[in-house]
Amino acid sequence: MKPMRFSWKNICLPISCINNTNQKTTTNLSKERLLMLSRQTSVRSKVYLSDFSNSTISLNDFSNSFLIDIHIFTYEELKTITQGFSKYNYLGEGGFGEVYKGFVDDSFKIGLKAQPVAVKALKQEGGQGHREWLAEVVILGQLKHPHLVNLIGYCCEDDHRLLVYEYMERGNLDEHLFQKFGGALPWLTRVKILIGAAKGLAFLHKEEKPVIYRDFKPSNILLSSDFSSKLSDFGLATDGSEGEDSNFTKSVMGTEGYAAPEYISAGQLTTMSDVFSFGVVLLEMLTARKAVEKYRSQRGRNLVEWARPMLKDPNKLERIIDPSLEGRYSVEGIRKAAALAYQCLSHNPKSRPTMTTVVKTLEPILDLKDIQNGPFVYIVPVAGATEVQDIKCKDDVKVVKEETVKEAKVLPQHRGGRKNRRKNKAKKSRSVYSDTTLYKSLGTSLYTPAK
Ligand SMILES: Nc1ncnc2c1ncn2[C@@H]1O[C@H](COP(=O)(O)OP(=O)(O)OP(=O)(O)O)[C@@H](O)[C@H]1O
Repeated sequence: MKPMRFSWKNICLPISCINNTNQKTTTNLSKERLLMLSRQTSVRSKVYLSDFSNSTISLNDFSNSFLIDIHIFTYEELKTITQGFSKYNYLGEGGFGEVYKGFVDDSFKIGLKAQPVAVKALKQEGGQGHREWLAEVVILGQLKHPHLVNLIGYCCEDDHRLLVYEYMERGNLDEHLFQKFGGALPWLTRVKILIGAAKGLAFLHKEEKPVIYRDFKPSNILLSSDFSSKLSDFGLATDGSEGEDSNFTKSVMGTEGYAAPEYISAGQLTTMSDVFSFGVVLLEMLTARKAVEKYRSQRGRNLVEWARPMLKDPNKLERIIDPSLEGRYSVEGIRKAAALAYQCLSHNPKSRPTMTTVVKTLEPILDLKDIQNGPFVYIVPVAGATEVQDIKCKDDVKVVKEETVKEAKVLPQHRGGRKNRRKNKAKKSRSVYSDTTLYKSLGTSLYTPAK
């Protein structure tokens, strides 16, 4: 079951993207700053979320020169790109709205290279959604990093709010860890994914005004074809500018099971809240259990409460490790990762490591060689195949055909509801490699983390 997303106190941003020239605008410092920034073409100044609060000025009302390589799309253009938001292009749905795959060719817009994209369409309800959309544009439009999903553009037209991202071939981590597309994620792949995500968070935290991501969880970690990870979903992120505004400090938002205790109980939001959430995801990677599993008995329902006592005890640690790894991991690596999770999950935020320390602790785990070799499984997605069948078993590499449908296409009945969508999502084509296969085919440089 999907963990509940909570938002206890809504915030309100009285911003309209409608190009209405008669619209009454407020005169306040934020507006003046925005207009000033819009005139600065030579020097790029940073724009913060708080610049938009209590202002009726919109992104469309001034030049968006502060955004880096962002294209503005019309709703019609996005309809064309996604083939009319066709069910065949449907990728899934989150709290923000539905996501569709699309294609742009290089003739589409000047400076936009031909590529597949993911188009996220905001559900048309309430002011909360607009704030999430704006946070994505303001934060992702200005911050570029190999471990943050690249925002290509946006659409803000009448009531339509859409976002256009680079397309991530392997979907999100939640699908691989819990829905097990084609088998368990190998240990080193898990470490690689964690390092990428940790680098993304470390980058955000090192900004002049630290960006707090606030919704770190597997479904927000997207994966590229080589399992490089990127953070997506910045709708709940704060860019450190909102403290001055009481509307923002009153908000407690996130996903059940991942939020830090001091944030839930006292609304205390710092970069250490993200470190706690990272600890929860690290624990999920070790155990392949979700942060909250409602069907379990009271004792095992909350992953952190259940697992924390066992993290520092080498004898008990083995009991909680994902059994589908079948022992194919570095024991030393697992111990180091468990000790790190323990620190990240400390009740005292000051005792948690910074994300930079987390990266430094995880990176050496990739080099640990005490990994037991198991059978290598290489699952090849074959369009049109109808059943799972072993097709080849040569040397130590087993090749398996996977039941699949054409990439990014789902069965037509997905509109029957969220449950069906989830089922259909699981039928998307994914190829899965064992760590050793990846080493063999691409060399160890695959694990050289991106700068
Ligand atoms: N850039 C992208 N490339 C490929 N797939 C994507 C991309 N962005 C989102 N998706 C897919 O679209 C679906 C919905 O994603 P979305 O981020 O809206 O919600 P979520 O993270 O699953 O849920 P929540 O909103 O609760 O965090 C997911 O299956 C996700 O993997």
